[in-house]
Amino acid sequence: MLQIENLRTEFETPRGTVTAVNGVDLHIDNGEIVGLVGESGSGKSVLAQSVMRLVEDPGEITADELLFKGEPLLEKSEAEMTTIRGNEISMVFQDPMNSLNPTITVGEQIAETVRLHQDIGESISLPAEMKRKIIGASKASESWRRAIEMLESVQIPHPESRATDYPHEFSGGMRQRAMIAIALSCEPDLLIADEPTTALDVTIQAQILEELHSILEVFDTSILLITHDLAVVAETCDRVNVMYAGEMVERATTRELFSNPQHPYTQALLASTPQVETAVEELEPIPGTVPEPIDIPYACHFAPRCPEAKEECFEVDPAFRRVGSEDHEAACIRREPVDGEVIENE
Ligand SMILES: Nc1ncnc2c1ncn2[C@@H]1O[C@H](COP(=O)(O)OP(=O)(O)OP(=O)(O)O)[C@@H](O)[C@H]1O
Ligand code: NI
Repeated sequence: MLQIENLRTEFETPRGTVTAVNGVDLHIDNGEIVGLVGESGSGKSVLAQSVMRLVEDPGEITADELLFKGEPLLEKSEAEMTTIRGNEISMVFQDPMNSLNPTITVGEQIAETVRLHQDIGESISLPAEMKRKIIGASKASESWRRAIEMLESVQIPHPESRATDYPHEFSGGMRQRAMIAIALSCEPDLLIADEPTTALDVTIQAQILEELHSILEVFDTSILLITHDLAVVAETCDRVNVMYAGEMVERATTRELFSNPQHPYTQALLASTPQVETAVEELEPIPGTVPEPIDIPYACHFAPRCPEAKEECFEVDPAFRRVGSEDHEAACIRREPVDGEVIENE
């Protein structure tokens, strides 16, 4: 579905070059839910925006490979990308309140996406505003019927009457579901969900995550789930990628990562994340903060915060090595590779 090799995304700023994504590899197979975790500022969102080619100016994306269904995304024209973004890759953004249009009913916003992306005989070329008046108002249209179906499939209760609500009439959790409904209404092959559960309470989080699973089965969509919350990943993802200061530090199946975390950063992240059995007072926050990715002067970006760091950690670039079963790899020179080989210097 998605194959990324050596992706770099840089921003020229007055203070220097920000390397938000620094030589990252990632792949997603058909029907997989893949997690991308890391603290705030580690480059998760920029990575997602790079896949969509929606990086803010003056961001510059390069990659050895950025393939979506075997097609090189960096070689697509802007028009081709617009088509891909509308039909094949969908993104749910961090903040659902800012992503929904407050002046249009939720049902109409979904119906509009359906009309834009699916040929259901309502694609007459009129300005959106006008179409909304003519087609949307009729409520008998195919797109409206689809909108209600979509609301139902993300488990909004009473979808017929709820479809006529405005976003502010929805709770946080319902807005989130509405966002997912919009993202899915074009029946994408890949859904990128950038922290879809922030600012929601824990019960709602659990419900939505459960739904992501059934959504996946119904729509046969692959998902890249971006979050700083490892508990969310544990419940949802098949595989996990851990990112720190623009670089990937560890990747494994979810089961392997949680039972056998190897990179000191992943271990610290786990120790700082509430899990079912941990009492809050046992949580250990990671001291320090993620460095801003401008000319980081040491080889392993995590070294200054790492309890295991030695002098060479600041000098030798950490290459990926196999550190466990099931393609479990970590980029840390303090770990012996299980097969005696380092993979490559990135
Ligand atoms: N347009 C931009 N210009 C300059 N720097 C940027 C730009 N966008 C992002 N960055 C920088 O890139 C780095 C990665 O940011 P990004 O938003 O990808 O982090 P994140 O992992 O998504 O964090 P969060 O969990 O807070 O969403 C940050 O240091 C950020 O300041
Ligand atoms: Ni982000």
